[in-house]
Amino acid sequence: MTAYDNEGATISMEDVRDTDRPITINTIEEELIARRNRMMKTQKSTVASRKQQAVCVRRAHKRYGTAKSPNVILDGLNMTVPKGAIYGLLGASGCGKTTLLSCIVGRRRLNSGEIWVLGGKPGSPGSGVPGPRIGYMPQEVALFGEFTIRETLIYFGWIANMATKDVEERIDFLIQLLQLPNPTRQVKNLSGGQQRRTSLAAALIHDPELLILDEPTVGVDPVLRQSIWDHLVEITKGGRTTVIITTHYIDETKQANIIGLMRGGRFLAEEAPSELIRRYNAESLEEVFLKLSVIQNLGKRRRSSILADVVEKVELPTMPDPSAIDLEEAEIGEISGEFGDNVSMSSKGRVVVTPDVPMPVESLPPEEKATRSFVETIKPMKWHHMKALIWKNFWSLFRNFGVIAFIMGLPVSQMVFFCLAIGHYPVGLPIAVVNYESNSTTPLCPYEKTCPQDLATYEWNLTDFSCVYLEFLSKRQDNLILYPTKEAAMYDASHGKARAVLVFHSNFSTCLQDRITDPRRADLYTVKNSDIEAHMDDTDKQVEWMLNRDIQLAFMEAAEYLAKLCDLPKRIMSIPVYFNKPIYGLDVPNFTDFAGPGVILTIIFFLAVALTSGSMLAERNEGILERSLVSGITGTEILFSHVMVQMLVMIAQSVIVLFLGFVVFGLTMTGPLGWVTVLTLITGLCGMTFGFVVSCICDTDRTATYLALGSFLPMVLLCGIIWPVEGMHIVLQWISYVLPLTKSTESLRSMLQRGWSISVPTVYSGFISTGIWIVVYLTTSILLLKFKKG
Ligand SMILES: Nc1ncnc2c1ncn2[C@@H]1O[C@H](COP(=O)(O)OP(=O)(O)OP(=O)(O)O)[C@@H](O)[C@H]1O
Repeated sequence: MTAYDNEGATISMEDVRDTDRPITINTIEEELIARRNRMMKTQKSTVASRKQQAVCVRRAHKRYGTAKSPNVILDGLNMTVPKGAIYGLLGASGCGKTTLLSCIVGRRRLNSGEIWVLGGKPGSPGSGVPGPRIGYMPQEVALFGEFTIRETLIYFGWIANMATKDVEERIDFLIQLLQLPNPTRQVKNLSGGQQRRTSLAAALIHDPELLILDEPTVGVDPVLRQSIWDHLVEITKGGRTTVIITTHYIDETKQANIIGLMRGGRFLAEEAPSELIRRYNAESLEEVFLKLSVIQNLGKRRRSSILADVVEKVELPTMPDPSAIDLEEAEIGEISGEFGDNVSMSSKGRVVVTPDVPMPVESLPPEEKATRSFVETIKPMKWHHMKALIWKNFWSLFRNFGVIAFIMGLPVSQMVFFCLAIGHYPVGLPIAVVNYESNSTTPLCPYEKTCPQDLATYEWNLTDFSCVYLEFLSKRQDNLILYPTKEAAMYDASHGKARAVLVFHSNFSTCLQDRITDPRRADLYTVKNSDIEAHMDDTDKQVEWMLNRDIQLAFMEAAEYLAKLCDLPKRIMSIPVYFNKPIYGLDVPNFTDFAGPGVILTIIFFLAVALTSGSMLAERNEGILERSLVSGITGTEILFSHVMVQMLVMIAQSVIVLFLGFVVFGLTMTGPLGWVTVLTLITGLCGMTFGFVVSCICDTDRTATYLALGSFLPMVLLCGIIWPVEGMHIVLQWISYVLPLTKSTESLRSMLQRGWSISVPTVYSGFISTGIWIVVYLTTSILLLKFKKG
């Protein structure tokens, strides 16, 4: 049977179990002396002996909260769990049992103190944590609701590198043992108790060396509870398996080999249950706990004092001068009366001894060595981990049809909405027309469709040019409303009934003719009366610009029409600036084409953020992430497995978005389709990695939503998607250039509308910028997963 050392003392599990042996003061004294001699002569380093324990905790301090208002949970706690023992961890709700266990499994860090697990410190190569040597059942269910019992157990079996055939055999056994229902039933449809038993089965599936079970018997009926305990006793018999178990049912821990009674951040006692009952002269463990609590409340926190109040005291000669002993100072501190020691000595040398019999150190199991090869050290991912993770991620995503429909439907709706709603010319804008030149009762008045020039005298007689103009205007904006007076038109425009008011003076055509034919004689009156007087509602700049453009273009078109009637050069009456065919882009400005690249990338980026952070957060909040990390999976493996599965989704989303944008809605694409696709995909990848960061930083869905939303709006505003970067404040321009979507949007726009290839700096800088952001986000999330612990 395995044994453990406790600051120089070595005891065996048989001794812990053997409670029938009569104990006398003499045997205790002899034992103590022998133990002290051993301690001084043979145990030069307690570190080596601590490594022999399944778990050894020394001077553990853990607090939550800030340094100013700390909530101290562990207050110098010592704990020793020998190999092959069942260790029952007892204590009131909220005393820190779960905190202690999560420190042991390496998911939380102590503020100070030390922990050894299976021969090493958690996280170090020699320890069993994290890894398959440990089986961890956390307090929450920590299972995938969508999975069946069988799939759940296969997942955990694969993580532990078990062959599927072996997993199947274990599943049959565990289903029998834990009286689980049909293994094809989904976890989410099981009762609370059945879910907890499935969770226990997941911890037992690979027959680990160290089982850490946080309240495994909650919601379990007494008969089944007994059979679970019988199984624990059975597996620990051989000495290979050690169990640490917390429970609220104090009574069931009678079957434990040792129980630790936890209160006030320490152990009130750490003994065999029968020994505790005997020593404290109690009827039950509850009574022991009560007695110890009362004594602790009296302010006597050290176990030696507590024991002294309750049991017989054995005064021993004062300890030899500690400096004469080859022990570290810290170790002297430990043996001077901390809980967790089987020998407790006050600084004055008073000793209270528990009746343990030493076991030779030679018979201890071999110390676990760090056996990681160089290749294993540098290899970031294990095949069996990736197999289990990808399988799990794939099915948890694709099994839920509602989620899949939403994931695919969202880009479709976004793209359709964008292409139908954004960037098109506003039409049907109400324009108030006041035409003093014509007596017509409709805005479109009749006019002569002949040249107003007398071919004999070459004299011009231009009339009703306002009517020519209005006809051309109506081809651009057809909602012309005729008003009798300027006052009436202005009144309605100021009440929102018209976006512009156009006034033609009574001698508009004559004055215009004078102005054009002989500008030198055109006085101010002539100029003023030849103007079309425009009053615009400038509330909406886009609308105002477009109306402005229509009003001016309609005049040019009317003038060109007149020139054509008179066989004059077409542009004779136009402004002397001629806009040739654009170098890039369309003749008619199209905001959809401008915003398209940014919108496509934003849709892909933020859908990936939502999907990744959502699934990571769900995994974390359900405790699955914690459990997976304890079982040896690394943050890198988790992230890459998500990337691989979600890449499928993202490829599908990108194809949908590009197809809708370019094929269905005809957005301009003159550039290389291959590079356009690559840029879209790596932007999605960038969104995924940002989603990882969000899920690592945020603890709840709500904070993740706030962070994702909080980053969405600035990115849309600052990345040049809806407004050119050049128009921003200079400081914002600098910020904009380093944001993940700015360069890629510019790059995509250049490829689509300018047809530029990857060799152009504007294009490849978008790829480089996105690549850098992927690396930054990925590294940040791997580091956060590794180091962000409580
Ligand atoms: N992340 C945290 N931040 C702040 N306080 C915490 C955190 N986790 C736990 N605590 C506090 O630490 C104390 C110990 O919690 P813990 O879950 O370890 O207790 P426990 O003994 O396992 O309780 P129970 O038996 O009810 O599960 C509680 O007061 C709890 O509120």
